[in-house]
Amino acid sequence: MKSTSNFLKMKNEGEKIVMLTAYDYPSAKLAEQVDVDIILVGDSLGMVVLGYDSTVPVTMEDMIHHGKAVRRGAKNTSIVVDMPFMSYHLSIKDTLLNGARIMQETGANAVKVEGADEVIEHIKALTRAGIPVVAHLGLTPQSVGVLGGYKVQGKDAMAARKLMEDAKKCEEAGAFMLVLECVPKQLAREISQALKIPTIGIGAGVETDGQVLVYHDVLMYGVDRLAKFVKPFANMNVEVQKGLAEYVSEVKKAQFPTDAYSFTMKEEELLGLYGGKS
Ligand SMILES: Nc1nc(=O)c2c([nH]1)NC[C@@H]1CN(c3ccc(C(=O)N[C@@H](CCC(=O)O)C(=O)O)cc3)CN21
Ligand SMILES: CC(C)C(=O)C(=O)O
Ligand SMILES: [Mg+2]
Repeated sequence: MKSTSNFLKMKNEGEKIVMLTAYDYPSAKLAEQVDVDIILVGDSLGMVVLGYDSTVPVTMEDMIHHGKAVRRGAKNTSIVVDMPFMSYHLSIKDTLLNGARIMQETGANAVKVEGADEVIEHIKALTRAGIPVVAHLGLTPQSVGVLGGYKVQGKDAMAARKLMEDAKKCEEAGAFMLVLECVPKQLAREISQALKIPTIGIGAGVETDGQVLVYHDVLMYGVDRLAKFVKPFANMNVEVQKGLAEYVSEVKKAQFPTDAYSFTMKEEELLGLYGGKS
């Protein structure tokens, strides 16, 4: 299981860091089997597994429920759990209590929080309390209402400078890793070079220190619209529909189950069913 210092070393040696989301036991187990470096229990679970149209409705209970399942599936992989909407804004005390619940109840190795500004003090407090923090800048989906949609961030000089400053503040506050979502690749490169901590990009080009994608996007599983930055590496929609359609068809036609999938009893025992022989 990789630690914060292993990730720092990977950046310094130029070894790319692979992050992938997982939300349950099977996805975590498969992610661990292919040697993903760090699993993210993303609040995107609200959209890809719970069917909400944003990450805003996701609760602490949801994150803990899924975080526990992921830990059971990936006992030997570093896991970071997203702190959900409004769970790290109210006060330092609430932030610490929520961070502690995630760490203790799920067995996560770190938490992730979106934004800088007012969140910086909370990153400091979590880190000082012993909770490793991953920061998340650029397109921060929990603020979709304020941002006015899922749009690329930091495209003009002023926004780019603000993002660079925020990134440095996150590092100074103690974050050990930074997710950069939907930012121009040149800006992601500059930020990655300016920081000592590793950056993980999603829609941020190839020059970040690692990449993250959503499990269901990578496999095209239950999602029908992919963002521009997603490359589907498999198409589970097709595979699953094929398998399920065959199941439906074989049941309807009484082709399933054949004897190979059935249990039998001795004929003489069957006679006893109606009192013939006992
Ligand atoms: N399935 C899934 N994948 C994700 O990567 C993801 C989620 N859900 N839910 C939470 C957030 C939301 N994310 C999103 C969602 C949509 C776009 C999107 O459609 N972006 C436009 C860019 C528009 C522009 O040019 O400004 C795109 O076409 O990619 C981006 C990130 C990333 N996260
Ligand atoms: C898209 C990634 C970075 C995330 O925050 C999530 O999956 O919730
Ligand atoms: Mg998230």
